[in-house]
Amino acid sequence: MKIARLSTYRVAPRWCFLKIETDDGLVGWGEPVIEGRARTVETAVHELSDYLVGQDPSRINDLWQTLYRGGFYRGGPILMSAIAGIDQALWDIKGKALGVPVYQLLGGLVRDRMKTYRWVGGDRPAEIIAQMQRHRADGFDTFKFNGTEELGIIDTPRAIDAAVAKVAQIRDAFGFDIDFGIDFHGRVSAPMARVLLRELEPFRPLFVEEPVLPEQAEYYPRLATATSIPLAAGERMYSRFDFKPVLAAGGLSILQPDLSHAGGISECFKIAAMAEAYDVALAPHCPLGPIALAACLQLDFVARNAVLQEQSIGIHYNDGADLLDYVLNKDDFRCVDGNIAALPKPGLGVEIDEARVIEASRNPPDWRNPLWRHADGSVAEW
Ligand SMILES: O=C(O)[C@H](O)[C@@H](O)[C@@H](O)[C@H](O)CO
Ligand SMILES: [Mg+2]
Repeated sequence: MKIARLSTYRVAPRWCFLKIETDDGLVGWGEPVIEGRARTVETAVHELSDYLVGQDPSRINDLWQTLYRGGFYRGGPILMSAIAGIDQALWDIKGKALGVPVYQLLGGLVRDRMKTYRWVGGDRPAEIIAQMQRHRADGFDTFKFNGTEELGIIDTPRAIDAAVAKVAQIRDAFGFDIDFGIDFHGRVSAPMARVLLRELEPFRPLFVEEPVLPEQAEYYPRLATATSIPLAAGERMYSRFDFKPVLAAGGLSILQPDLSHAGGISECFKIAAMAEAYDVALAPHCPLGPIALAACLQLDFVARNAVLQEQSIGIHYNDGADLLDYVLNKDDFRCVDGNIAALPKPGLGVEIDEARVIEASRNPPDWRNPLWRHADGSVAEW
């Protein structure tokens, strides 16, 4: 068996799908994308195809090392997202060739179902309670929302109180019958993170995500000694080597690698094992499409320290298409009380509606995240 062709499809809302075909007709799908830089990652995939066409797709480990090390420069969001999508597609091919789901190739099930959570509130947290009520009707009891809007490096007690008030309203509405993570989204400086974490303690969030920007990772252990709230991060770390110093320094209770940004299943499987050695939980980041989610779930079902899975149904980014729009069988990700059962189908376990993908790729949007500015005109973290 040889790799014959790589085809990429940028589609709404902001995703890119990769199809790898073999010379004997097998097809594997991946989702290589950085949100807002889909064209760049797509170009990187095609640049990397020189290492792939004509090669044996079963040699995932050698192909991964070749893609990672062969070009001298390595790491970062673009190259590691390109490698991630290729890796996902190669595992999809391997599972289909052997007639088993990927998790069977990684040692088999460690659990029978995986708990997922839904986003509420949007970019500027609003209507959180109404959205939580709607999702609760679907059986969900765990959510995530942005903790703040723009926040100054040093901001006022009024800004902090406004952020805390939203959380207080949620607890007033639901008590402790529901759980939530609060995403600081990198919008909060180290000084303000210490202040905001202290004010949020009484509301006992499940975790606070990206309490500071990943380039401020040295604050994770310092913040962790100042709060009992579990700290989470990882969506903007792209390989074992990015997570290595963070685990060694401590401070994070949850790692959130993105299976479409951090080198794919092969790399995130290793990151999950590193985290387990430090008694750190895994909660894969996934605001993306069905192939990315399927790859996450293949890891969730073999990593004992996997605790929560993000999925993008109803997320505020999914304008023009939602999670299930490109899959042939909507039940592939059937949720019961927020839990998804192990995907039984070979490979990644999801069947892509190729005709729908090709149609959607004819006029794809060039999604960009908004550029925020503070009142004084300076650039704000989005
Ligand atoms: O936790 C999450 O889902 C992320 O922070 C998410 O909001 C971002 O990664 C967004 O997709 C970037 O364009
Ligand atoms: Mg996040």
